[in-house]
Amino acid sequence: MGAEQSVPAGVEVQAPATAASSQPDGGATAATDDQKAASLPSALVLVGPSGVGKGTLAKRLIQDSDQFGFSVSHTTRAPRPNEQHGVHYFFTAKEQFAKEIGEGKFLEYAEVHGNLYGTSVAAVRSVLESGRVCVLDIDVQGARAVRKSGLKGIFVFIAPPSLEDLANRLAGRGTETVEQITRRLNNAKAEIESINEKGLYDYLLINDDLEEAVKKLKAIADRAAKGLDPEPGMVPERVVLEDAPLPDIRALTEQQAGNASEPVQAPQPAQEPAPAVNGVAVADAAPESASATPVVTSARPPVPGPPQASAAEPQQPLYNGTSSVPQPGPAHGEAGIPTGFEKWQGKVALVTGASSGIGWATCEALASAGVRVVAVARRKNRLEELQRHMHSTGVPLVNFLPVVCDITKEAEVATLPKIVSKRWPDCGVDILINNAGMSRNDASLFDGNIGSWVEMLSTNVLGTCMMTRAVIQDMKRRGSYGHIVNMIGLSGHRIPDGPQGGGFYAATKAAVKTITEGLRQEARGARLPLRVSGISPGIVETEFFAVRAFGDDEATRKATSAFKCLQPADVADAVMWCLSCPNHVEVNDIVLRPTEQLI
Ligand SMILES: Nc1ncnc2c1ncn2[C@@H]1O[C@H](COP(=O)(O)OP(=O)(O)OP(=O)(O)O)[C@@H](O)[C@H]1O
Ligand SMILES: Nc1nc2c(ncn2[C@@H]2O[C@H](COP(=O)(O)O)[C@@H](O)[C@H]2O)c(=O)[nH]1
Repeated sequence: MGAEQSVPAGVEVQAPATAASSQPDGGATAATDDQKAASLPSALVLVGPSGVGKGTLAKRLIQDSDQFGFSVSHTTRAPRPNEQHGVHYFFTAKEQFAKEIGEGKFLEYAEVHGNLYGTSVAAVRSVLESGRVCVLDIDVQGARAVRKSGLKGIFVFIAPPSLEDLANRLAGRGTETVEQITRRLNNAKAEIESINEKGLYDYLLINDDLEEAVKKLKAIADRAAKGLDPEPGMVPERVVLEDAPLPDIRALTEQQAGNASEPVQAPQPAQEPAPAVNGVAVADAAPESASATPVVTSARPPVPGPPQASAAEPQQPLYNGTSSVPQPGPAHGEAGIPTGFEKWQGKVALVTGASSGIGWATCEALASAGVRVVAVARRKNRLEELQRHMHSTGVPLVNFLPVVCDITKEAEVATLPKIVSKRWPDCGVDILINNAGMSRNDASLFDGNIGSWVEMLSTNVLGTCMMTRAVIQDMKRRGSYGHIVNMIGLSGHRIPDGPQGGGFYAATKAAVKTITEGLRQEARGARLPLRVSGISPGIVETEFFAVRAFGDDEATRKATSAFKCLQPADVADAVMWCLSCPNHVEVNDIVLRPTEQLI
């Protein structure tokens, strides 16, 4: 840590015309505090241990006002799956980074937790020149260097309420391995000690309740936007660090995985919905500990601000990946994460029929691409298996919610949005993949089993409609409309086994096709930005044929052995593509067959 730093001179920029400076009298009258200070835009430097919430706070600041711009740093760290070059960081090879240090490109740089990070002069200048406050998210060493550089700015140290909270946040974020989290947490104590360095920080902000912290930071940032100096005395004389032992990260991480191992059971019709939903041990992404030891104690509250009604933290996109997370590979197609998919990072997708085949593959593809996945199916053991599989491929289980639910039961379906918002407060289903569907081979229109007709109709048609209804009602409530993808199937377009009694099944799929188009038209009629897509695969190698033959696995082999059939991952890729299209493109139906399939 702590390379000797050469600080290049000059992030001096011309102040853009402001209301004060462009007045005809040019400030000749007694200048107000605001007018004096407005000569230069200012920087807002956020400092604090890894995982304390600097990025979360910076994001809130920038998304809520165009007065602020982010200084995109350079780093030699590998990008996480959701991170984009030039947006989150400029990901730079070590050699290149060293070269750029030599060229004096950096205002500051430091080795942090084993990687190099640096703020380029150009990054800061480009924000300041646009007349915005430049928000820096840097470590303590960087803060010292920026202080030295003379850049005008307000320096805010963000502290966690406790080391235990910090550990929970790092573990809950799911972006680092146990070793990396331990390393970051080990460094946190010394970083927090830096609050006592005289003149380094202007404010100490404890990020306990997020909404309250956002409010306080906005008040500080407002000063920076006005070019005002920080208020004096906002850092306590002395901060005492409790000598608490570091939390056991491995246990914490395992606890998170363990907590999540019990799939949620959607309440059965006979049960009271609320207790059943609440009664299930669902892992919270970042459990808060009421009894946690405070990290810092000080005589007076360092940052004043009105008491806020505390709102639940809007969850961040949690899946940022770790070095151990495999990139999307053959398990869900060779295509990787399609371009355009970034908009769904951290959003919630609900997949029905998730216990096998296309549903399973779609869950995998979505989770690997950074989406929070709600896997809905009837078979609990299969959901548990899917969860273990997710865990083994590096998907943070905080991003995975298995729910045992029969989509043909209205009462169970109706509780799904509540289960989702309990797990991820302030979130709801953004993507619905209506995948569940089934067929039976005793459904002849001459003399078929009426029970099989009912089963197909209930699952394929009514299940799809009830799921859609529940999700749209929830989208309406949240005022946020996403994307619904219906698995129509090729049978929605033609009758494959008419002479063998396949007509009824095809009729249910034709209904799904019509419903998909009806839904699209209703969305257009209501002027909602909801997008609706259909996917119509031909023969896919799944349990479909075994289910159709009432559990005869041999039926699947027979139906899929004549040629290379579609794989579930091929269909998942089609789903991912639909979702990736820009908002002005609505894919209405993708028909895909195995190349050798004739009809
Ligand atoms: N007040 C809060 N209460 C609970 N969780 C929080 C709070 N603020 C942020 N978090 C969560 O803590 C995790 C870490 O936050 P974030 O990534 O913003 O930290 P950071 O300080 O930017 O970390 P790093 O320095 O490693 O980039 C995230 O999952 C975020 O949602
Ligand atoms: N000195 C600097 N520190 C930086 C810079 N950009 C980020 N950081 C700090 O690094 C850690 C780890 O970040 P992560 O993205 O790997 O989690 C974090 O605490 C940042 O504050 C920089 O340009 N200079």
